[in-house]
Amino acid sequence: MIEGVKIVDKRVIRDERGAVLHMLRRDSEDYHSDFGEIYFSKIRQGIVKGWKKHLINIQRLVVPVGEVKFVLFDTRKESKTFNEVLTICLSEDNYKMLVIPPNITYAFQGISTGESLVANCSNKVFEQGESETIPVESNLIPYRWKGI
Ligand SMILES: Cc1cn([C@H]2C[C@H](O)[C@@H](COP(=O)(O)OP(=O)(O)O[C@H]3O[C@H](C)C(=O)[C@H](O)[C@H]3O)O2)c(=O)[nH]c1=O
Repeated sequence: MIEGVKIVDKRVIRDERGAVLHMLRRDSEDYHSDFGEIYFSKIRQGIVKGWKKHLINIQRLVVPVGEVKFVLFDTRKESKTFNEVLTICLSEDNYKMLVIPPNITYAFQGISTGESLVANCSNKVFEQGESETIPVESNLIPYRWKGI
């Protein structure tokens, strides 16, 4: 596991009408009061968004619709897990919150047919220039995406 990254189980309450999926509760142990904003990112099947690296912001991601594969790469030279890669697929069936600290390089790919939805509850509001982008085909990251 990459130092500082968290994968937190979240509750799914299913019934025949459609599920309720938890994201953040102020009484849960992973709750942090440093709320910035919540937004949603849609991703089509096969498309990769990234690589990105936030310099300050913490990302807290869940996938309530569809399935998305995330790949994280530890680019922090001072980290115990420098150069480690983590891959995880999130969906309603593997419903967890992925917490990504700053300075981790990551990207994600839509897996299920149609569009998948990533919800992000970030600790700060989005600001242009707060994150860096590396082309998805870059050799700087030791991971090759299928179909890219
Ligand atoms: C998030 C955001 C984006 N934008 C603009 C910036 C770009 O011109 C455009 C697309 O943004 P971006 O390429 O960052 O979108 P995604 O690739 O879906 O990534 C976003 O959602 C995933 C889940 C992440 O984890 C990223 O941190 C977050 O940036 O929307 C804004 O103007 N305001 C915003 O709050």
